[in-house]
Amino acid sequence: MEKTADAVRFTAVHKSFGAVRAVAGIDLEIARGETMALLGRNGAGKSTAISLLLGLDRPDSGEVRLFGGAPQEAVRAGRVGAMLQDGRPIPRATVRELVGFVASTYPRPMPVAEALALAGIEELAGRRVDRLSGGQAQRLRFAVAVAGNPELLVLDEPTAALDVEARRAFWRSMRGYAARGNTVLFSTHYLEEADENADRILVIDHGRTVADGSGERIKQAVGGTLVSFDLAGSGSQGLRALPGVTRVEIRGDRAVLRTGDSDATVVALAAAGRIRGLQVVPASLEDAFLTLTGDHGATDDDGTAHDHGTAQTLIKEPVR
Ligand SMILES: Nc1ncnc2c1ncn2[C@@H]1O[C@H](COP(=O)(O)OP(=O)(O)OP(=O)(O)O)[C@@H](O)[C@H]1O
Repeated sequence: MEKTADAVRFTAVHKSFGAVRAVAGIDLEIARGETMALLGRNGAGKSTAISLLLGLDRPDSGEVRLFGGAPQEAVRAGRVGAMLQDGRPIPRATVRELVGFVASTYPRPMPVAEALALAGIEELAGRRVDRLSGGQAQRLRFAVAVAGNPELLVLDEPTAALDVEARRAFWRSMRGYAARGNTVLFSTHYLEEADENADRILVIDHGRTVADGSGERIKQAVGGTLVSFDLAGSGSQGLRALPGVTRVEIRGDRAVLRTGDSDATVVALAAAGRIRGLQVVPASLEDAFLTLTGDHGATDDDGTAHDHGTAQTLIKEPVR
């Protein structure tokens, strides 16, 4: 395998299932040591991208490389660990036996005790794996994924179905693994989770990249402030043209304006006498994510649906 700075490289990767374009032209480089979140709604193409990355599926066109070689090659060499969504049926072994067995199939495994410690399940070593709670089973799956001491760890929605405390513990484990200089790619539906746990976020929608950058950068670009007021029957004409306004939503009889300059927007609204029930609040992370991933009932001031084009990358910030 050639020496390369990138752990992962996607070049113009496409994958369709019949008429469904699950991955529709993704370009991506993940540097060694980087923790990257793959963020998108249900059906955005996250799992398909992960299958392609792991060599479980082949792209229709384009190329996927791991450490400069074919994905299968990196997987065979034990350089990749994965925790996928479909939990396999768990045998009646103990936690220690299962992790030990998996570790023994890799060329340069991690000591079992270390894998259990990283996953925070040392005290469960002697427990039968079919007697674990949901959160404990998920942490066992993490221990299994790192048992081979991989350089690249891939986690497909690892915290789905975990409660808040279990999520926190899980992310601690993940960060502990990343802090050793390893590369991590995880998928999630939640911008907050991505922002807290990744160096960089790739937002995908309809199989395309709509944003690529740090959480801070993405929040800046789509966050801004929400200014809302009662329309009082006056209609939404002209709102999109107000200073700072990037998006207009009508919720019942209220207009919600997303703005990059709330002072200017409010002054303009005041001048127009449209300040009934005025509220100014920072846009939440959730709002930012919804802005990136398509149409959620937003309308332009001419009343047409606002399409946040999936045809181009809205935000691109190579982080190196
Ligand atoms: N094997 C398959 N056969 C047919 N369609 C598929 C297959 N796998 C995925 N798809 C379709 O491709 C699209 C992308 O699916 P994918 O599972 O990659 O999305 P996702 O972002 O992982 O979604 P989720 O968050 O729900 O897991 C969806 O429309 C899905 O129905």
